[in-house]
Amino acid sequence: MVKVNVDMASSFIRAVLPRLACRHLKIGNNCNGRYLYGCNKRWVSSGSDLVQVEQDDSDNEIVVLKMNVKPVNACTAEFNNAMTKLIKDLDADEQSKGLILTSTLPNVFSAGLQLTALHGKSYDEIKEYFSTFQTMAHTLFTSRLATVAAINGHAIAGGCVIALCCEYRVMAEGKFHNGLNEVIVGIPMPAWVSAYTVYALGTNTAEKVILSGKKHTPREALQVGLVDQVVPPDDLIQVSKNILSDLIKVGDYPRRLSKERLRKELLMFSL
Ligand SMILES: CCCCCCCCCCC/C=C/C(=O)SCCNC(=O)CCNC(=O)[C@H](O)C(C)(C)COP(=O)(O)OP(=O)(O)OC[C@H]1O[C@@H](n2cnc3c(N)ncnc32)[C@H](O)[C@@H]1OP(=O)(O)O
Repeated sequence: MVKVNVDMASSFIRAVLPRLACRHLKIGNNCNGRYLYGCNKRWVSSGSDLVQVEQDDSDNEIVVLKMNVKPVNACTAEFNNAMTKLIKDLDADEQSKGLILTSTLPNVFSAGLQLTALHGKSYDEIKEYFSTFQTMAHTLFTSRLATVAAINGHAIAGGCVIALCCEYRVMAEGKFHNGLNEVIVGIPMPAWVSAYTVYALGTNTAEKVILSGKKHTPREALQVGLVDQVVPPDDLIQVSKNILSDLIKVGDYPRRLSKERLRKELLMFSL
């Protein structure tokens, strides 16, 4: 088990993180409002407006979730909660077999945590906010569905984490970055994010990726294993669908149980 010094963590959250985060972005407190909602599946209801849901096939087996939090898909608490609810709803629907996660924004998959949410907030509020992100990531990581991230733009820090929660990651070619820059922003990497990264990349590469805080081009992301494939932007969704179709051809029960057994050990990690 990982030991966490709770006192150090809480004084860090209270005193340092809000200042570091806002210095990094050169911003004040400019939280955004609400966004459009698109949902055409009767059983999917996030109770929010931040994720577009598309059925991909007549059998309802494949669902495309499009993150839709302008301008950069920063993970607001409301977005995190909406995603958690959607994934749980999909998990509970036996017809659903696979999920593609992408973004409505042309150049950004996700910019990660909403750094502005940390500004001027109390310790309890910040802790609560972090926990909405962690719950969303855990829910995606352990979803019984086959999952593919179709990374159509920058995937930074928490955005990269969201993609790492998926089983397969395809990234579009382009002037985009993908990486875990937490140490640059000033956030000590939580053990659970490290564990997910080690799971996807292997220990040695994960350590290099995390401790450098480097933002990778799509080709570099492919080399270190942050993504499994790089494709022209126009092919991104079709390639993701083809991969997902192959993934869900496997018998549902053995696949689901094996995924659960592979991934559940990692849930013991928290901070
Ligand atoms: C010890 C205890 C600690 C425990 C901590 C546990 C917490 C769990 C942590 C899990 C790990 C996750 C960590 C994070 O995600 S930290 C977030 C780091 N993210 C970034 O550094 C990304 C910053 N953004 C960018 O690099 C670029 O914006 C991007 C490449 C994504 C897009 O570039 P582009 O040029 O297209 O857009 P702009 O830069 O002009 O941005 C447009 C506006 O969006 C605002 N913005 C950008 N990123 C964020 C963000 N993450 N949160 C909030 N707002 C963001 C930006 O300021 C611009 O706003 P304005 O138009 O108003 O200026």
